[in-house]
Amino acid sequence: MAEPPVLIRQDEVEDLLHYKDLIPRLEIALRKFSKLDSAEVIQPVRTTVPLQKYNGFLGLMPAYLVHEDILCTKLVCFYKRESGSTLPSTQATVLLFDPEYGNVKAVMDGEVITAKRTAAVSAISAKLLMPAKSDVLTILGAGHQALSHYNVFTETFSFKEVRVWSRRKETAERFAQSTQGHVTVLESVEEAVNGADVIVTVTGASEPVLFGQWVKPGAHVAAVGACRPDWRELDDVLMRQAEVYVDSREGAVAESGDIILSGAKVFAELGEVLNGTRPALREKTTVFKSLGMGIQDAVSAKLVFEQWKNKH
Ligand SMILES: NC(=O)c1ccc[n+]([C@@H]2O[C@H](COP(=O)([O-])OP(=O)(O)OC[C@H]3O[C@@H](n4cnc5c(N)ncnc54)[C@H](O)[C@@H]3O)[C@@H](O)[C@H]2O)c1
Ligand SMILES: O=C(O)[C@@H]1CCCCN1
Repeated sequence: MAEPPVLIRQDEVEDLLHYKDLIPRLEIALRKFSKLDSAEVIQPVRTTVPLQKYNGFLGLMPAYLVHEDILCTKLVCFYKRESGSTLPSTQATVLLFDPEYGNVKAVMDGEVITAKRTAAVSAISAKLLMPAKSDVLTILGAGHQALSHYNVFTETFSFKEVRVWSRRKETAERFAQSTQGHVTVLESVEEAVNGADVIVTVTGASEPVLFGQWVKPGAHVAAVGACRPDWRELDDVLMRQAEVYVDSREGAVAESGDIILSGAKVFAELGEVLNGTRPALREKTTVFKSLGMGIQDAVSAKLVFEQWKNKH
């Protein structure tokens, strides 16, 4: 009989998962995913179960990386919360399997994995697509993803100025007090993105908050929120003037309101850029529309489990 699964808590995942280990593994996974002639990565588009009563969804995100033999699924509930709500907007658990036997080896917190792997993939997009000289980073939203994005972007790049905007100024101020380095709080999105080289949108919005007319030509936008086909964070002008990159084309055309409702064309997957089969148009205005992928959780979970075993 198989051993019962180990349980890896949120504070343990926080200690065990580091961007320096995670980023190279995510890059390899994205490359494999975008190689169309390969059966190395099996990842169906996320199944979502609506929780209408609570304004939310349960997402099921299975993935199998054949070569690395990683079988994993994340179960994630996400919600649209009213301003001032104290309920969490995302809750997640990750299950790592023994693919041969079929048992679950580890059950681990999925919130830190979601925060870190999403931010790490946005940092990969910025590495490929942001202007060669990028001084100003703006973060729109001041929640969990805002913090993980702040951490990896400031760890990976050297911005001269970091700005934050949130729909409630107090939340943006609290965010600015919680970060290691100085962050300037701006009162409007327009002011916050004025002249910014890199803009990260990490809001729970379902209507556009970032408008193309405010975005500096050549800027890079990592758009992380609006993960439903009828939710928006970016307006039509921005979606049509930018070159649009995604994590998965299949996921993007099924789930991204910004892509579906604007009619914007997807230029490339990040994995295609990493593989050298599509170019990184760094001099143009670029949007990376992130939706999140099961393979990103799978490589993160494997890394956490390896590190956990080293310690036990
Ligand atoms: N692409 C991915 O892989 C991925 C992964 C996880 C989360 N997400 C999405 O990223 C977004 C942020 O997640 P989080 O965990 O940081 O959430 P969070 O609840 O911690 O923070 C959300 C932030 O957005 C703000 N916000 C909420 N509604 C808004 C609105 N209508 N207009 C403007 N701002 C609004 C909140 O005030 C808060 O600052 C969510 O949309 C979430 O679904 C995407
Ligand atoms: O890939 C994810 O983990 C997220 C969860 C929340 C909604 C969008 N996608």
